[in-house]
Amino acid sequence: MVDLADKVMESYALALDLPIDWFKPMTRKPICLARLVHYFAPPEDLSSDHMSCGTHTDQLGVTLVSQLDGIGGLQVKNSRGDYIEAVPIPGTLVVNIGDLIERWSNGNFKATEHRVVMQPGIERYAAIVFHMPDYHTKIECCVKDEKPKYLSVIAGDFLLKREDNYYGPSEKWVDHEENLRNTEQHFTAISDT
Ligand SMILES: O=C(O)CCC(=O)C(=O)O
Ligand SMILES: [Fe+2]
Repeated sequence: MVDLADKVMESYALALDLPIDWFKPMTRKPICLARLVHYFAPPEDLSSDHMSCGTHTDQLGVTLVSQLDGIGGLQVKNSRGDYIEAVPIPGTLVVNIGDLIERWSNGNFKATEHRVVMQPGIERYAAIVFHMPDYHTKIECCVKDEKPKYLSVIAGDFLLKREDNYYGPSEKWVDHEENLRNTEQHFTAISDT
């Protein structure tokens, strides 16, 4: 999975007009988290589709999602703002862009908003790997000749701050903009001290 994430980072480098191995020195000891999820079947008498995982963006770099059992449910928001099904295709993974990549690419890549909607009475399994650069990597605009749109952050600090937000009140968890504002304020406060 780490090798695959390296390949994805190589493709991002090329897409941003950088040398193919540009991210390599910052991803030698990547922070990787794995999540194995069993979504219990929503009750049969549920009248509408059940949101098993609310709308969010992943906070790290590259996310690799395996929809092991072929049961759909993962939906991603496209550039028109519509949710589309990430239909499970045998032998493939879904790649989501996380918040750190959005910042690093100066917004040229957008963190993918997504959610999991399930049918009543149907359970589901998924395996997810979250990959991010080395803890001490400074994440700042990597695109030549562009004015930075984001404050620079240290990858590991960003992860810890986002975890605080995630496990805080649920309304913060679902509000991506609010999360980013909180994070900006946090880092502004640190750089002011
Ligand atoms: O279950 C899935 O397909 C995705 C879950 C997810 O988005 C997450 O764990 O961040
Ligand atoms: Fe996610």
